[in-house]
Amino acid sequence: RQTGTVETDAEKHDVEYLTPISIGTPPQDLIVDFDTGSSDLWVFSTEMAAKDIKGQAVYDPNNSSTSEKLQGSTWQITYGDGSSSSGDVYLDTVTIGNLTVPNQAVEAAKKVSDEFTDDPNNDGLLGLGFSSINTVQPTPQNTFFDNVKKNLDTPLFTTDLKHGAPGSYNFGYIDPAAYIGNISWTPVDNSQGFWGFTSPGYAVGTETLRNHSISGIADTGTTLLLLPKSIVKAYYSEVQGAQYDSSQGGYVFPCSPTPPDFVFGVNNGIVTVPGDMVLYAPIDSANQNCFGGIQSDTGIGFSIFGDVALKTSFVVFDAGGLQLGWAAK
Ligand SMILES: O=C([C@@H]1CCCNC1)N1CCCCC1
Repeated sequence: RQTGTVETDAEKHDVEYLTPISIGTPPQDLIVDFDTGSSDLWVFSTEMAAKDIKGQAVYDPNNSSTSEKLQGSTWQITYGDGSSSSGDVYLDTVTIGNLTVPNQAVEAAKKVSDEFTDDPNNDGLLGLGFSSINTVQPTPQNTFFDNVKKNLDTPLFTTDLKHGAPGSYNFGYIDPAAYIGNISWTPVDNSQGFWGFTSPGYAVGTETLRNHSISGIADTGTTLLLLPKSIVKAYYSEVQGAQYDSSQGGYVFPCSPTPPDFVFGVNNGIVTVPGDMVLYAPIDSANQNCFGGIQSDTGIGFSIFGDVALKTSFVVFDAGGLQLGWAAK
């Protein structure tokens, strides 16, 4: 049985976290977005039109002696932000850190939307959601994690995303040096294919936790913390000068003073999103006003605990116990 670890680097403003993987023989190195909110491993490829590739590394299945076309299989995915991609499928060797999966379904893109073309550092996505929502037709394929699980000491992975610094994804073990205090565990509802859970409540600043169930998913591929409109309104009502700016598509507020912390419950524990993490990014060159890291989840149907929430914590995605563990660090 094995364990593995791989470093992940934050892009500017922690908008996404990019992680190196290798595909094929000899290994082709790509850097992709590990996404616990989806379940397809897809990459830019030589099957795309040149105009849709702007700086990304591409997977060339013809240059891999271990690639094998999954005849008749195709995939198409549309993400919550409207971005999309599609293509066909190869089985090939995929290595992450010291972990290798032979015959991993690698979804080669033939088309990608502009959001991906215009993101030069991102060569694709590696889904760490549940394989039940993999988009390959006619036969959905397993995620890397589902394939490597049987070889791991224990079927879990952990995330340690950081603000503006390299973090890590670990597979098969919980590193006791990576967190402080106790891990708060909460059951996972994977019925929609996501790492879903329900938080019992929240607090603004130093107030006591308000009882208010928040059902959402832990999504490393979403940048912000997207919560019910009523909670977002309650939070920003305590932020001086905060207002909803439709031109920016969310709440903005003066970058100083630092806004209050946002706290959410995980079982009997709490997770604190420091006020300076809610200061997501300046919206003007004079850095006067900032876009909030907490925004509304309206229209999605559930909340999304994205990177703004995840980077405050060491999080255990436990497929064995079907539970999420959150710890301070
Ligand atoms: O497309 C997404 C996200 C987009 C950002 C990257 N992670 C996946 N979904 C998660 C929320 C429900 C709809 C599907």
